Amino acid sequence: MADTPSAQRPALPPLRDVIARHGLAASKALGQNFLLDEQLLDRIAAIPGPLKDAPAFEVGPGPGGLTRAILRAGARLVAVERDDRCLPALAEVQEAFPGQLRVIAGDAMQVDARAEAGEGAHIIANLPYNVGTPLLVGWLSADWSPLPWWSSLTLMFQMEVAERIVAKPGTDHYGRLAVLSQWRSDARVAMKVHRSAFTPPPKVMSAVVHLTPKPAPEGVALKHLERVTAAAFGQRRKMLRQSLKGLPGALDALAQLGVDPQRRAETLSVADFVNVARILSA
Ligand SMILES: C[S@@+](CC[C@H](N)C(=O)[O-])C[C@H]1O[C@@H](n2cnc3c(N)ncnc32)[C@H](O)[C@@H]1O
Repeated sequence: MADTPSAQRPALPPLRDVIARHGLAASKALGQNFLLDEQLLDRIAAIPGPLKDAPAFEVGPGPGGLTRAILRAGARLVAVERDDRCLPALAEVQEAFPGQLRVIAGDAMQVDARAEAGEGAHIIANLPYNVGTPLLVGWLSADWSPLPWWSSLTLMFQMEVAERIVAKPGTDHYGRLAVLSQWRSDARVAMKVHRSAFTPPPKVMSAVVHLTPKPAPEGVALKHLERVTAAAFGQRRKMLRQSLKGLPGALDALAQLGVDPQRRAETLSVADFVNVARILSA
């Protein structure tokens, strides 16, 4: 798709004016904390790398700040917004970037992102806090043969969630989300964002996490990885011989791998969990 030279695009008003004109008082229930600093938004949109003519998918465009930045980078974007009040503002963005943006009015939890955005899409979003983790888990649980349908995830989370995604063994944040994220992707905190950058400011700091998929280890069924991590971290202070007792085959798998059952879940590496799941999958 041809990129519209910026000189030919109608100028878009500042985001603060857009919010005022369309009466977009932030809804707490919808997790609305808007980013209005266009330079910061351009830096976030640059995290996945070049986007010119690439398919992209955004959850919760709101008044369209991050949307504009993704479009300036040249992507072909599908954006899903649940709050109908934002649609007129998004129609203006659509006009400024002809042919580049399609907006779906609805709940991102109900939308088939793969069908809407297409193979190889980059998913980029300042996620509403209440659906951020379930959406991430859904994208990480996609068919993986040998890679998922999406090319990368660039996602703003509350700092605590970001820490749980990138956590290393032996740390308090290490748990199911870290294992699920890291067995399937290289995950890193790409940017920390101070609460004052948002309107209104949330109570806590945020961070943008960048995940790029890696080929799935062979012979490991996701359901077994989920079972073993659920059991092990469900009782994270207990020894594995206790927490995995109810999961058929799990203690034998530890023995086969030479993992001491007196250890606790948080001391096992991602590879250890994957190896247990591989034995259970056989
Ligand atoms: C944190 S705000 C981000 C807004 C904008 N992208 C920005 O960066 O300023 C989250 C956005 O997600 C929208 N939202 C909340 N729940 C949603 C859902 N289930 N599906 C789609 N959008 C949702 C909210 O209405 C809001 O616009």
